[in-house]
Amino acid sequence: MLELVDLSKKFKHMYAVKNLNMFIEKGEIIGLLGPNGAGKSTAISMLSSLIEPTEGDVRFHNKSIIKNPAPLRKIIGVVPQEIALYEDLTAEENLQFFGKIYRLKGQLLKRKVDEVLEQIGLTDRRRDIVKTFSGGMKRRLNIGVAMLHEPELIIMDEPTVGIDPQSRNYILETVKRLNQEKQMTVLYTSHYMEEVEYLCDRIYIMDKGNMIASGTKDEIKRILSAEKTILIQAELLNDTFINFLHENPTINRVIKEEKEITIMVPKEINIFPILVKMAEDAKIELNSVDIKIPTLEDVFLHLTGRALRD
Ligand SMILES: Nc1ncnc2c1ncn2[C@@H]1O[C@H](COP(=O)(O)OP(=O)(O)OP(=O)(O)O)[C@@H](O)[C@H]1O
Repeated sequence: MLELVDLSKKFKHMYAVKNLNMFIEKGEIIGLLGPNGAGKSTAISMLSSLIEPTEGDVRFHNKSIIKNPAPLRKIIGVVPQEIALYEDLTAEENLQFFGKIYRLKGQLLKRKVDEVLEQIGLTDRRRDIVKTFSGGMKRRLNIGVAMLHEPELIIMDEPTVGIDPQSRNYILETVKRLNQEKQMTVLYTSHYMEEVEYLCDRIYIMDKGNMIASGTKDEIKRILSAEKTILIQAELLNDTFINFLHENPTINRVIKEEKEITIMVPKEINIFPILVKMAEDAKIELNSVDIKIPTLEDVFLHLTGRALRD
């Protein structure tokens, strides 16, 4: 349906996106995962024809949209990261206003507004002005605006940033429902790996403008098949113990957080007795040593040596 081919965008001297290749098939939920500044918003702006790429192409049904974006624009809905609503209008008035921009009118507009309010769970607040809404409710309405003209493809740019857990769950469930019931194709960007893990069929992971991994969840996790991730928890972690970990040649990565350390070791290594000896020598007490089932976060750690979250 939609394909990005060697897509790049340069701002002044810096590439925000470099040689991006991606495809989206009808009916999929695609996750675009990456930390802040990875280039996700820039990629989305190019694929929805809001900005022109410096190099490369965006193809919709095999035709470039760079010179002729109209066919894509007709079927696309974009939920921007920033809330774009009129604060002094009610939820219903906002939807009516944006519906008219999509050239909906009369009974059809009324029906669509009712339907969207139901889908985003704001029917009982339809006559309240947006100013009185919580952050989560505003985000839901923002999504509702993009759904009015029943887009075939909806693009959501970090739709759950900074909202309460209840609204977040509501948004995730709405995305799932729209995909299942209306066969809406979704491109969902996030830096919350658990959201992408829950929602998406296929995933692309970006970092610093580059695509660093892509595939189904299982395919991506298979990147880690040669390694296991081990979580060490201890009361008083000290530098001696951390240095032992860093110096041990069988340990591939050491990531230290406040009260725990994650290490990655080759699958075949039995690291447990080594850790016990290290703890003894460093005079610390281990609380637990657990093998973790790999998550997308671990894949990101493996590929970049950094955590996905800030
Ligand atoms: N208009 C612009 N002019 C100059 N630099 C830009 C512009 N837009 C984005 N950038 C830079 O490009 C890089 C990628 O930004 P982008 O917003 O695409 O990342 P992101 O993955 O969407 O992150 P976030 O979640 O923080 O929005 C960043 O370093 C950003 O500062």
